[in-house]
Amino acid sequence: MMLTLKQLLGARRWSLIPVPSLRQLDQAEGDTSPFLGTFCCKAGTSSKLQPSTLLDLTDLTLPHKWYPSARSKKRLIVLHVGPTNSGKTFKALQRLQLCSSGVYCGPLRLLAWEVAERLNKSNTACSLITGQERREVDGARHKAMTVEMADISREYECGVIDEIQMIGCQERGFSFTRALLGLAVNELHLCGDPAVVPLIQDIIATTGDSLQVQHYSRLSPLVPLSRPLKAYSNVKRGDCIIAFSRREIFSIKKKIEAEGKFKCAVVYGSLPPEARTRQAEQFNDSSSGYDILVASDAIGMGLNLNIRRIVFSTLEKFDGTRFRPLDVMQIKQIAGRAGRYGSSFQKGEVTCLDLYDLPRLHNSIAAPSVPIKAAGLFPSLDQLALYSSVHSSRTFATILEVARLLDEFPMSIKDRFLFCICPIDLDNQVVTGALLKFATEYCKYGGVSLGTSLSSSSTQIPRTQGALVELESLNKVFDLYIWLSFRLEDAFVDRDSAITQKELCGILIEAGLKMVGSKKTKNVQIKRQASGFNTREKSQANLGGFSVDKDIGDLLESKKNKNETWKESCIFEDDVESSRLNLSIQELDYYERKDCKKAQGPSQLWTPKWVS
Ligand SMILES: Nc1ncnc2c1ncn2[C@@H]1O[C@H](COP(=O)(O)OP(=O)(O)OP(=O)(O)O)[C@@H](O)[C@H]1O
Repeated sequence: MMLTLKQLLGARRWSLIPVPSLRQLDQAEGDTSPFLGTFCCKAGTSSKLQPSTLLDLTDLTLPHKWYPSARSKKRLIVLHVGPTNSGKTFKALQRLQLCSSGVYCGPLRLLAWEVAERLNKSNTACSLITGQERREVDGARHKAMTVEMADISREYECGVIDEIQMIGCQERGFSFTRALLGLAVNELHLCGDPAVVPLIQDIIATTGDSLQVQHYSRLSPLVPLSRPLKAYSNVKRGDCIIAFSRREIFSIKKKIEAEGKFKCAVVYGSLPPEARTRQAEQFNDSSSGYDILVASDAIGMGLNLNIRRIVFSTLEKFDGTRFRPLDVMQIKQIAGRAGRYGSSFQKGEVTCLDLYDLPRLHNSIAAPSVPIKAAGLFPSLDQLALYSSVHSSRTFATILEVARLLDEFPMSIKDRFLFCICPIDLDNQVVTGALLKFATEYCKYGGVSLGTSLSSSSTQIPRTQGALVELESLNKVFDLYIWLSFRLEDAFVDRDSAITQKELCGILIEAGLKMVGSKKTKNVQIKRQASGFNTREKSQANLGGFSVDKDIGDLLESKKNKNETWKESCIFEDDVESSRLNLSIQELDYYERKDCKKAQGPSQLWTPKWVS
């Protein structure tokens, strides 16, 4: 979930999800979520929270207030910025080591592992905590972890967040934001690209912490070569070939090893962490016989590998939907792995496999960083639980169930979250089917028109309970469509039509409520009973297969003037019996204005194919 600067710091409205009516929380009592329970215990308060505190903790537009422990401190934030291989992390880690307790948060398991190794070797006991493993070291007051595991539950003297520019990452940025806002430390060191400076300055202005910015320059040169590699037979010891799929990585490894000169280590994201670590170690160990590394961008951040030359096999990466060019930051990050200060190679080189890619590589290396404008943001599980607790119709279990249903759909986090909190009755197969249909079309075509999602068929006043249930389901489907259309306006474009259909559906349901269980009806008509609506003439209009008598009475006009509830009586007539239906005057006006003029009018409801 991306929060723009304006949203975070200015308007403070999180427009991407419906912020709950948080004022409802005034009535909330007790430990409504584990998060709040923990907070109450820590704060030494009773189990009942002050409404104002509760509001702050759950206000999705005030993310810095989600972390009361961190906010109780006035932290010193030191932002170390510079190009790759400029010693930013080195400096921050030096400080971490000197402090009595500390936490390192990095974007990769390998980085956390590297830091834990380094601290333990220099007699600073350090535990390693990642999503996949916990290596507790006896008596350790330091921890190295992946940023997703950042420990915001305890106080530390010092914290380090590495590669802080990833705060702008669509998928993982929210974990960096959480660590930045939530680490309860006296001093916090952030290491990253200069592109992040304005954003961090703005965010820290909201927390009340103090900020120092320290700039760095590269410690050893990085030279973009004027010649491409051309063929894998030209690789040399210390080369690292970059590719972006597992299949491609192994294909390159095979080609290189087929020459019989070198053995290749491989590192890629989906490789189990232990295997990744061993491969990196083998490549770094000059006596291992693994002289070439074939790797994905999993090596792109922070890792200190013994690389002489980076060779991009391509400058495009498949993002799950299509091939996208690597951005400047990605190219710089990956290229920056060559010639690390203190490694076997005092100068780094970078090139491409093909001549075609070379100009873009050179331009990217020379390009200045583009400022990062937005930080990732996502509510915690506890906040989601609390959110659902104030929306009785939307339990947390339901959100998880919808998430499970949508698991296979290739959606962004933002879209997935929206679909998860949409109003849906999971017990209703028609509505669930509609949700899946909408999600399918949304993912496939980027747009969902009512026409293509739903088939057209004439609909009559339901005369059986089964027909009524079907219509109620249809009503919910339109509800769902309308809800989504307000949030994904560019994709759900048939909102007006859905509103019309939903209203007609409502009329039919109301009519059906009168009919179901009574005598059978045929050729039903809606007729306005009252007379004297003097602004309109008596006329017939086609309304969903009914005819509407528009003879409106003075009585209604006077009611309207008195601002009373605009209800009028309408008569459903058929050749067997009449029955009454309350219909708002606005509803009738609406159909007169919008639909009865249309050639076809709303004489048909779209009915989902799966209803019939
Ligand atoms: N003052 C120093 N003395 C000895 N070695 C250093 C010093 N500064 C940095 N190094 C070494 O240089 C290499 C690069 O440093 P570091 O990882 O801190 O750079 P960085 O700017 O954080 O790079 P990146 O942005 O790519 O992560 C590391 O191997 C580090 O140990």
